[in-house]
Amino acid sequence: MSDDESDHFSNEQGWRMDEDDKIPIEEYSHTVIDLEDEVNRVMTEECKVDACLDWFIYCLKEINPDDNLYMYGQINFELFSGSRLEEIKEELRANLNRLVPGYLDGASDILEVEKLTERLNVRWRSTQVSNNTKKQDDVSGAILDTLIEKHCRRHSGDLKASSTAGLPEAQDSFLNSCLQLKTFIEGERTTASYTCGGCIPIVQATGPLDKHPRGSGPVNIFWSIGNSSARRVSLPLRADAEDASPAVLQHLITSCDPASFGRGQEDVMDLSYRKAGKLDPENFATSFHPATFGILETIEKVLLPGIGGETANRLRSRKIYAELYKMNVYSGPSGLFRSHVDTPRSQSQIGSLVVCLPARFKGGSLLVRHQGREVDFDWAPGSETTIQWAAFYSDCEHEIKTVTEGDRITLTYNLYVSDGADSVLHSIMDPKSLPLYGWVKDLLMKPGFLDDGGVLGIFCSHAYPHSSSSTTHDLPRGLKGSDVVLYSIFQSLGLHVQVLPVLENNGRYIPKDPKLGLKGKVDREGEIERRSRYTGEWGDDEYEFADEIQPYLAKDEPLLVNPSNEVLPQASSREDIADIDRRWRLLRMTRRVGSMKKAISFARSKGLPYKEDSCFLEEGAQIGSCLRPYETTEWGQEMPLDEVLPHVWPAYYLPGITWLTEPKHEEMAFSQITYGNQAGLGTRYSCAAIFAVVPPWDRRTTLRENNGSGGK
Ligand SMILES: O=C(O)CCC(=O)C(=O)O
Ligand SMILES: [Fe+2]
Repeated sequence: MSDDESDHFSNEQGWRMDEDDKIPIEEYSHTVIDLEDEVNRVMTEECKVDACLDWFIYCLKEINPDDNLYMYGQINFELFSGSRLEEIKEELRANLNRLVPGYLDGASDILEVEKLTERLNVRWRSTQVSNNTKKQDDVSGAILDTLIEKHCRRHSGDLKASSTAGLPEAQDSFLNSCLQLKTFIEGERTTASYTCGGCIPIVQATGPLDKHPRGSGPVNIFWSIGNSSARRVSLPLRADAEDASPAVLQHLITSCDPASFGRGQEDVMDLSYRKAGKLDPENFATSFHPATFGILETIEKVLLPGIGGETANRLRSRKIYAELYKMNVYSGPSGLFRSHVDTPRSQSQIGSLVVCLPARFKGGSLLVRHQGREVDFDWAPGSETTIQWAAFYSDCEHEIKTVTEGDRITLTYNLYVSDGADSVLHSIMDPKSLPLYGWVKDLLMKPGFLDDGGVLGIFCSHAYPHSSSSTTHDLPRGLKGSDVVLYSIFQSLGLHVQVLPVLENNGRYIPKDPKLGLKGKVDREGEIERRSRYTGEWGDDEYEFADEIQPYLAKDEPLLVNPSNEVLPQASSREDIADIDRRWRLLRMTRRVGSMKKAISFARSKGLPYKEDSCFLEEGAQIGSCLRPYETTEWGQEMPLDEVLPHVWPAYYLPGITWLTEPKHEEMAFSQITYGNQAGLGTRYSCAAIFAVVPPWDRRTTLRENNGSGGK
């Protein structure tokens, strides 16, 4: 389908009228609106029948798993016998009577109902439960159920559930929110995040690290000034330990020198600007090291992609390392450090890391600012029981509010980039420290944004080898920069999040959305698009309006609805097929009717009435059921792609996703070798995307209650 066709439907030329069918429009007995209702009714009925049959077939295969049951396009019922067959026939009858009353017309033996046995033979092939799909790898039920619900509401015309969704103001405000979110995400991409932070609880029982990956024992500091012998303090303070007494801590504090700060080229002392004590690293040592807790790896994931370009980072696999710079003590009632920007110590310094040791204090928030945004690290509440940390880029302005009580003891580190090996994300970062967090939370907490629930789709902004054999292992663990930021924000807000591949079709990944400025394609500058087309692309043009629909409109003849088969992977469990009510809705959502688009375009060009918000105008995207390695296949060379897909690259056709960004980094998903008239290799590409399920507004209470904490 060319760009133009997909936007403005074919005009009069697309309306091919045979001599026989030349009936003046005035004599039509049906409108395109009637037609749409009828197509809806027929499709729904067919999906219900098919879902009943799928379960029946599944049960048949359980009775006799032999492959020879199906021969010459027919099921040989003589090979089934016994009471179980009768049982499942009864179940089929009951299901059909419940879902499609009147369909069986009171037949005594349902297998004598011709229209039913015809469908049965058609469905036989599509009803298999794949045994190699692990359930947890599949597109999550949360994504599917949210979209199914949305789709059902649309085609049944039931927008009442969402009282405001149909109003123009509500649509505007939704669009505005999407635009803002998109702008934020794009901003996140260009600047990445400028700061991040987290905490490590103090655990008393120390042991091998793998037992306490997220906890630290008490932190020891050894110090010595001049020729005096070294002393030691252990934090947090504890009544039972001599080296953890308030007196020893006081000794450490009095050993500190007043801290100066850089103003221009000078080092100045101004207590109204900075009131703090400091120790230089030659005078102290500590048992704490940020690398032990994965802090540096987290900083690498979040801050490094914004430094020096992603390609440079990937090629040189750079790492961040930290150099201990000072120990600072800000004491109540007046310790503070007003707004300043740190002086970089060298070209390769990219930022600073501040680690707050476990000692009780009040006040003393660290505020970090960048391009008009601010993050508040309020460490006072956890000051006695946790080690808390924050890292930020060198160009961030920051300040420490007045410490009103106690002692705020921090270790500061200079952060440098260097070459290094690959690393793994430790989930010790606190998404709440990320600048985008508050905004997304506000968006979800107020009504007006996807009140009926929805699925957000955001293409990954970094390139991952998402179709390599280690793929499933690497994602989402290996997400970087704005991708890890978004993923962890959604996750910590309690949304279901999943990374899945999206398949292109002739270069198009998702529907165009001019309002959000989405073309739905990867920007391939200067590259000539030469993607091999092969038989059976998304079949919107397959059925001719004149042959199929015009007789209905003009002569009131029975309607022949010819939907393309659903794009759906084989069911991954028995329960999926057994749940008939969910399955028919799933079939309904994943089938398309190309001819309806033609009919609507015809109505539009002739000025006839049609439904402007018709669900048949809504396009979907093909979402792979899981991340999977690239493969070359010779399967079904002449078959339409949609039929080949379940076997080589199982995917769902999903309408209704709220896409926010453009596809960015393509990888080959699979190639199909074709012989036929022209031998060749057709390759389809995919892009990885992050999906977040937003529950309906009335079910967002849990999200409000846990207030975004919890993480997993
Ligand atoms: O101790 C802190 O929280 C940060 C100190 C600081 O900004 C600095 O040393 O430059
Ligand atoms: Fe600073």
